[in-house]
Amino acid sequence: MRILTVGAGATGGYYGGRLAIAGRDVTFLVRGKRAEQLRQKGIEIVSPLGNAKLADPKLISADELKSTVPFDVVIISTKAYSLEAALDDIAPAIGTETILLPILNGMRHIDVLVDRYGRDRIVPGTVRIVSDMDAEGRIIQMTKLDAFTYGELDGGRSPRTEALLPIFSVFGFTTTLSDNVIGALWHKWWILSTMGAVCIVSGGTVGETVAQPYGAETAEAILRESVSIAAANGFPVDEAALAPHIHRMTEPGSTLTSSMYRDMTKGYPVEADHILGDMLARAKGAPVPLLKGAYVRLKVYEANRQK
Ligand SMILES: NC(=O)C1=CN([C@@H]2O[C@H](COP(=O)(O)OP(=O)(O)OC[C@H]3O[C@@H](n4cnc5c(N)ncnc54)[C@H](OP(=O)(O)O)[C@@H]3O)[C@@H](O)[C@H]2O)C=CC1
Ligand SMILES: CC(C)(CO)C(=O)C(=O)O
Repeated sequence: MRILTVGAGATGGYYGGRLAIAGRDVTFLVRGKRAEQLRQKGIEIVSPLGNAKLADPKLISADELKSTVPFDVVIISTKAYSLEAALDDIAPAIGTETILLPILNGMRHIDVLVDRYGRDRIVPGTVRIVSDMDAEGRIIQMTKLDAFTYGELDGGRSPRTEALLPIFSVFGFTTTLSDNVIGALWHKWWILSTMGAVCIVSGGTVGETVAQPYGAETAEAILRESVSIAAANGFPVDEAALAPHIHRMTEPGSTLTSSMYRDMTKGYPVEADHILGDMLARAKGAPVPLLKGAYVRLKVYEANRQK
């Protein structure tokens, strides 16, 4: 089975890299500086689960894709703001049977993909990992979280998703074939929106936030706002299931941050509209002032970046 991973960054490099290291037939669509880094150093993963290296990953450029045969699976791991351009680049790699498996956070990309390719082609995925790239292009996995979940857009199982399970079962991540992948995307989304908003509103880690007066109650209030939007969209979370998340978001000393917050502190672009803007657009009247505040903060940051 030929797999194309679009992007070899913090997530694509991790999951695609683990698959390739396990001997799966993975090609990485890369460009510019990233292509050069990978040619010179290969894919390097620094991980609490065990470091790993692939000296000679299969790389392809958008131009070279034009003369290749379609791939069986295309894992899309760009940031949301790069998606449209990436979809133009990968058009030649998509045949009538190609499965498109995006692992972006949020939900709007699913609509974009469905509009472009139709519902049947999309097998959504979601990953729970905290990873980043360092200055040398090494992929740094910062915690032991490693989940990779995928499934049919309309739920249930299918021969094609079953066939992917052994392919995706490799050392370095925990794979789940979900009967309710949209539920899994929502679950990940409210966790991420919470984490993003907490760090963005406070300007610090979870531990730094809760060390201040009102910090813990603000973090919990943000969590409850995110969950209220998930509930308004048909994905409620009961109090028992919420308890460990409240604990995590209010844990003294926690160094937890979201990738959106880390990107903002580095001056990089952020997925403001994709993660928080789209979440707010689906609020259906739920009162969510703290999430709105975090979104405004991100939009001001974006506007200032343009100056
Ligand atoms: N990092 C994390 O911990 C997690 C991230 N996510 C989500 O996963 C998604 C990806 O994030 P992440 O992996 O962190 O992002 P990164 O920025 O680390 O990686 C994205 C990669 O996509 C590449 N890319 C973009 N457009 C193209 C293109 N047209 N052709 C080839 N490569 C391209 C970029 O390459 P270039 O250098 O050329 O721009 C970059 O290397 C986001 O939606 C994020 O929210 C989900 C869970 C955890
Ligand atoms: C940071 C984030 C959102 C990364 O997946 C996480 O910690 C989780 O999914 O629980």
